Amino acid sequence: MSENSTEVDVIVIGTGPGGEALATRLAKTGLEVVAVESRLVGGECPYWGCIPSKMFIRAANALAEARRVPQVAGTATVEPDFSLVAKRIREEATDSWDDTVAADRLADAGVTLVRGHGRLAGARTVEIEATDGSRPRFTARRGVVLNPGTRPAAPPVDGLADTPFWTNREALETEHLPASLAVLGGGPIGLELAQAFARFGSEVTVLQHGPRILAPEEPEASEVLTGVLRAEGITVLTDTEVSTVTHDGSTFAVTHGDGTLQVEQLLVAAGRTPNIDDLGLDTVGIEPGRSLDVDDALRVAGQDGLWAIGDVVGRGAFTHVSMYQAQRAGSDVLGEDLPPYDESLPRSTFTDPEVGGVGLTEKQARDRGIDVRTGVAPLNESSRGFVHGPGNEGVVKVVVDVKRGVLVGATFVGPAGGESVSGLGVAVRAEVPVEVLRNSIYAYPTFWRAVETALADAAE
Ligand SMILES: Cc1cc2nc3c(=O)[nH]c(=O)nc-3n(C[C@H](O)[C@H](O)[C@H](O)COP(=O)(O)OP(=O)(O)OC[C@H]3O[C@@H](n4cnc5c(N)ncnc54)[C@H](O)[C@@H]3O)c2cc1C
Ligand SMILES: NC(=O)c1ccc[n+]([C@@H]2O[C@H](COP(=O)([O-])OP(=O)(O)OC[C@H]3O[C@@H](n4cnc5c(N)ncnc54)[C@H](O)[C@@H]3O)[C@@H](O)[C@H]2O)c1
Repeated sequence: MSENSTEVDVIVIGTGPGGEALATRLAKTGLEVVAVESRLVGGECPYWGCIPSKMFIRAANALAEARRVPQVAGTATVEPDFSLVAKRIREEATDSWDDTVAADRLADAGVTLVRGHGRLAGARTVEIEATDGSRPRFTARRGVVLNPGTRPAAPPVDGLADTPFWTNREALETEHLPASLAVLGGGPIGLELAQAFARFGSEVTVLQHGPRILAPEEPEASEVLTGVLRAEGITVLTDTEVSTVTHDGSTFAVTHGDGTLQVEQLLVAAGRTPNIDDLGLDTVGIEPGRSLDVDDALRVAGQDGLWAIGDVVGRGAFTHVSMYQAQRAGSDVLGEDLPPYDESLPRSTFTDPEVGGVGLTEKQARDRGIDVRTGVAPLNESSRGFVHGPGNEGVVKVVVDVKRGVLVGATFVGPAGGESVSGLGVAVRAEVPVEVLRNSIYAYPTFWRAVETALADAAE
């Protein structure tokens, strides 16, 4: 221990969902834990990610469902009021972007929270540029856990950096509904927010530079979602390169291959940059790249007493993944044995319809050399889809490993598709034989019955 360094058991840099949970757990076992946070305890998810975006989506979906009333049940007058959801986000979800409650919870668990920017300063050592101007330095007997997360990436588009564009953060903090909105990027962030803003009344254009939106998911999912978004009046442009962006003080001009869009607001949702460029990685001999290389116990490759969890390890940028990894890294810090890592990666994009996915897509499975059969069942052709009527768009797709006779991946697009895919998640995770899945009873008339149809399709 150097003269000016305080020795503790564990130091956690970044309190995303995983870092917060891990620090809390370890402190509750009696370890001395220091957590370093430069913004808000809890990270992106509770303040600018999952929670406020899903609150926004819940409100937007209520509007959409009310608009379906005339087709099946009578009349409904829908007059969106954006101020209600903006207020809910401000007051109920984020406490006006104040993390006092979360910080108090950490303190109650026995964690020492230091607000500021933490950097490694050699093995098991962290220096903090604290917000109070001090420069505390800690060394860790057991080790350091990195959970720094990501920030919105700014694509290299001419002029963009000089404009007041939104990222997910400004989009979820706004109290003003833009009359028109261009969304750069057709991934989960761009699509969830594009649909929510459109349902409140913004005129929305999605600009996606690849051939399809939600590209990592199955093409069938992209196709269904593209159709729904277009039917709702959202312009979805694919294979579109944005060349320049300017702002004249009130309006953005977004120039792309087919012309120039004039919009009140521009949301950039074109991926994330991992916060590993200013983490002192060089002091332990790590060359910062796109992600940190970890093993199944979340130990950083080639390091002793260094773990990393969350988006920066590149094994799924989701809150549930960050929490799962926190659990594993915490157990490893405590010297407990770990079961094998769950590779099934369940996920859901909360558009309407929701795009639930688990395991491998067909392409990922084929790329791994797996002999694959697939089955597809459109949801609107199921009995439940027929009964449901408006809002019944969706598709189920199963990916069967022929040799092993099990599912290696599945997709469930539909109302509550993120919930429905969970059953398939159990099948993938537990390697339930496809024959058992086929020889099972599916309640009538659930959306879930489309799984039976997809399995039958895979058998043909
Ligand atoms: C709009 C949006 C919607 C999303 N919706 C969902 C969803 O529905 N479901 C889902 O599972 N996931 C969702 N995600 C993803 C989810 O938010 C992240 O996967 C999740 O936050 C986990 O990230 P993390 O643990 O890696 O860290 P983060 O949440 O990114 O937190 C990292 C923390 O570390 C701090 N930090 C960074 N560097 C330092 C440093 N050097 N010193 C001190 N502190 C530092 C940061 O300030 C931050 O608070 C969404 C993301 C966005 C942007
Ligand atoms: N429901 C959820 O679980 C949820 C919701 C939001 C975000 N997330 C997580 O956050 C991650 C980041 O989300 P994201 O949507 O920002 O990133 P992403 O990387 O998943 O998608 C970005 C999209 O932008 C496109 N793009 C990139 N540069 C572009 C350019 N110059 N012009 C046009 N298009 C461009 C990409 O092709 C891609 O389709 C997700 O991958 C996901 O893991 C999860």
